[in-house]
Amino acid sequence: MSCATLAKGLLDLDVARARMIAAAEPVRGEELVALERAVGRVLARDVTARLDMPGVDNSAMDGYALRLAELSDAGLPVVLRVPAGAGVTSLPEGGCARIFTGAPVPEGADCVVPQERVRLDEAGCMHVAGEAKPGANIRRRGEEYREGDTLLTAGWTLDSAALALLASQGIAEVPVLPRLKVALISTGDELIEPGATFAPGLVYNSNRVMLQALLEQADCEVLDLGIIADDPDALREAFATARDGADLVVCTGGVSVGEEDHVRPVLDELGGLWFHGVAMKPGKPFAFGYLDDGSPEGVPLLGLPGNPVASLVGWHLLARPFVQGCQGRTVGPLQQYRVRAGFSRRGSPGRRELLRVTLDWQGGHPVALLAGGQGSHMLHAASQAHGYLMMAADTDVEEGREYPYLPAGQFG
Ligand SMILES: Nc1nc2c(c(=O)[nH]1)N[C@H]1C(S)=C(S)[C@@H](COP(=O)(O)OP(=O)(O)OC[C@H]3O[C@@H](n4cnc5c(N)ncnc54)[C@H](O)[C@@H]3O)O[C@H]1N2
Ligand code: MOO
Repeated sequence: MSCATLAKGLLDLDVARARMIAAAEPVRGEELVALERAVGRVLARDVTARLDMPGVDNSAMDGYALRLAELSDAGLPVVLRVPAGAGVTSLPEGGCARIFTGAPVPEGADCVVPQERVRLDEAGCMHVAGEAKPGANIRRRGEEYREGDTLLTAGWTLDSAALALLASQGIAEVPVLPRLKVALISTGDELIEPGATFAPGLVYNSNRVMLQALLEQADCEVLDLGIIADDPDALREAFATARDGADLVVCTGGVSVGEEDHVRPVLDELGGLWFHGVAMKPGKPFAFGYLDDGSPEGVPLLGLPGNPVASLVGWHLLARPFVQGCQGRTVGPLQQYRVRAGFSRRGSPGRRELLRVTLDWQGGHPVALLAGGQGSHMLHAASQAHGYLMMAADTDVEEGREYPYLPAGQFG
């Protein structure tokens, strides 16, 4: 999208995202964590292999290990038995070895034949049905990687496969970056917590639990400062507490332009605003700055809009990549593919729109359908959506045409 089509004063979404990713400073330090507690953590240093993998030539099948050159119509007597866990042995000349999957292939053997392709005669000699090839069914020492090879690089997110890889090397503890401490602030005089008695005009605080869940899913430690009134002094105090106790501050609400919206002026006063307003719908009044001296040495503050879906979309597209960068993770581009729209709709003037859609696969190809009402206060559609249809500014959705689709799965 060209900047010329943007609504006045708003930053292009790609530019805002790139700025945030560039600004993210990885948290410093490292801690040693047992593998059992390391899922989701970020590797602090490269990990190299301690051992060749596999460590020895071993059998890929339950069967018989032999020297091909010795195979004849007379068969080979079974002179050795090698279960998994046995040490490396040597194959006596003129005989073969009964062997099991994973067991070290005895020195001298150059082929393993699976037991399904073998016949044993009354004398206990082994006969092979069909062809046997040199090296067949032997997993060679170091064929996957060698001692000293880099297995995982710093910044890697430790998932189940990465943890298994480390375990397979005998590694019990892993150096990871410290968890990012994030202070969470909800602003708004109208807010009450779920469980409190409702009265008309009050609003249940849904952003708090949503952002807490998103932060925890992102492996952050959350310092929840609760609801702060729409009052500059209360906000100053909360920002000071957040700045002293956290690596990063996420707040929601009060970030727009009304005189009840204090986040932006207070941020300006206590630090510095880097940008405010992104050409996206929902999520427009997103604010980014630093508490302290306004430099990246200060504590970053992400101001998400109060409207719940604006807050969610702002998290997915802008806040999350910044948090990932601060966690030392590599932030990839948005994953998207083109999907046909199953509806028509007027485009959003001056702002890229992220429509909450479901995918219908009934015809064998995905068709995007609106997940429900698209207001930025409408959580139901957001709760049903499979992803976003990303519409360029000023562009109508035409039923049957294809548009970029961002699957929700990429947002964690
Ligand atoms: N004159 C203008 N008004 C508004 C503009 C604008 O450009 N000019 N932008 C609109 C857009 S777009 C959005 S998005 C909202 C965002 O405003 P704020 O971030 O200042 O949010 P609030 O005014 O505090 O609240 C908006 C809305 O969301 C509800 N809310 C707030 N916090 C929560 C929460 N924690 N949980 C659930 N719901 C929450 C709040 O009650 C309001 O209904 O501004 C538009 N206005
Ligand atoms: O950006 Mo606001 O989210 O349009 O409602």
